[in-house]
Amino acid sequence: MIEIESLTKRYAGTPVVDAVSMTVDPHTIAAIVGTSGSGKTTLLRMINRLVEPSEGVIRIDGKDTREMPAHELRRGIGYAIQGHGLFPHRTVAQNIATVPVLSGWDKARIDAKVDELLELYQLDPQAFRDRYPHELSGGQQQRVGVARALAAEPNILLMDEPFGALDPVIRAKAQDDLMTIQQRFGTTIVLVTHDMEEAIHLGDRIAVMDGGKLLQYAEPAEILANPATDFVETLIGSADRPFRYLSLSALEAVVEDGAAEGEPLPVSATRRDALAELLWSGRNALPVVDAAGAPLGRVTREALLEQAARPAA
Ligand SMILES: Nc1ncnc2c1ncn2[C@@H]1O[C@H](COP(=O)(O)OP(=O)(O)OP(=O)(O)O)[C@@H](O)[C@H]1O
Repeated sequence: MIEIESLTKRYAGTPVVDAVSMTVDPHTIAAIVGTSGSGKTTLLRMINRLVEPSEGVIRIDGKDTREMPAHELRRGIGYAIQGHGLFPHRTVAQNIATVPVLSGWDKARIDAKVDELLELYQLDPQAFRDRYPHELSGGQQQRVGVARALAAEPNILLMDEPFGALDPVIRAKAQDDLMTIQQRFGTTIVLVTHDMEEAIHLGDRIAVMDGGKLLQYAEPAEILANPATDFVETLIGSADRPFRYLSLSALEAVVEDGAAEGEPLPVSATRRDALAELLWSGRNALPVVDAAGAPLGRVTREALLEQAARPAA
């Protein structure tokens, strides 16, 4: 658990992070969104003390982060940034092994970890282990950057626009991979992003920053339904709101008995996926199947449209 209490950072007397308090529960993802210069990166970097707070306290699992040496603190916290920050003169394997080496792991354990992470990121270890960063595509470098951040199996992972430079297809894949990893290792993640879509997709909770202040910190559905200020509402984008709202929920609860024609949709799809498919194929109902392909029932346009309306406050 990360507890942030009245955290302030001032530069030349001006607060760029201003009395922010928030708690990130274990095994959850907190997404920090906000306009450029709102203090997102500064807030993130105070968690691993790359930036020292001017005031306030951060506790990790109950322990004040000021009470341990900064390098020790950072060893236990993964950190991935846009542009990946790989060491150019070290191979992919050496990059990924950075923190395990510092932590004194033996060679066999390090090699196994490097290969496990490369495989997880669908980079064939044989082909990629000994390459240098300049021999990789941007997307591959990005994945190695995240793999490096995860190598020492940190309980906490800080990510600053980690997918910013990726094309939409690779980006969606990287987001899904992150969620898989998060579920598998139970990592607590704080992620800075410009992209509300990404925050809604990944965040268990979303922190909205403006001018150094935390305007709202809540679950995505709550932020969409009840934005705390006009600024939060603008950031959500009113035109996309119903679709974003639909994208938050799985189909299961709107599946009804009955048959429908055509290609079925898996129940793991979101309501937004279902509505898109219904609209695009000009149908009024779609069959829904479970993970094994067995029929569960159908979902109708009407049921989905009802779900897209703003929930009662
Ligand atoms: N070392 C520093 N010295 C002085 N001012 C700084 C320093 N670092 C950041 N700032 C200022 O603090 C403010 C917040 O910066 P920060 O990088 O946290 O914003 P951000 O929300 O992450 O922005 P972006 O989305 O553009 O990355 C900015 O106005 C920035 O100019």
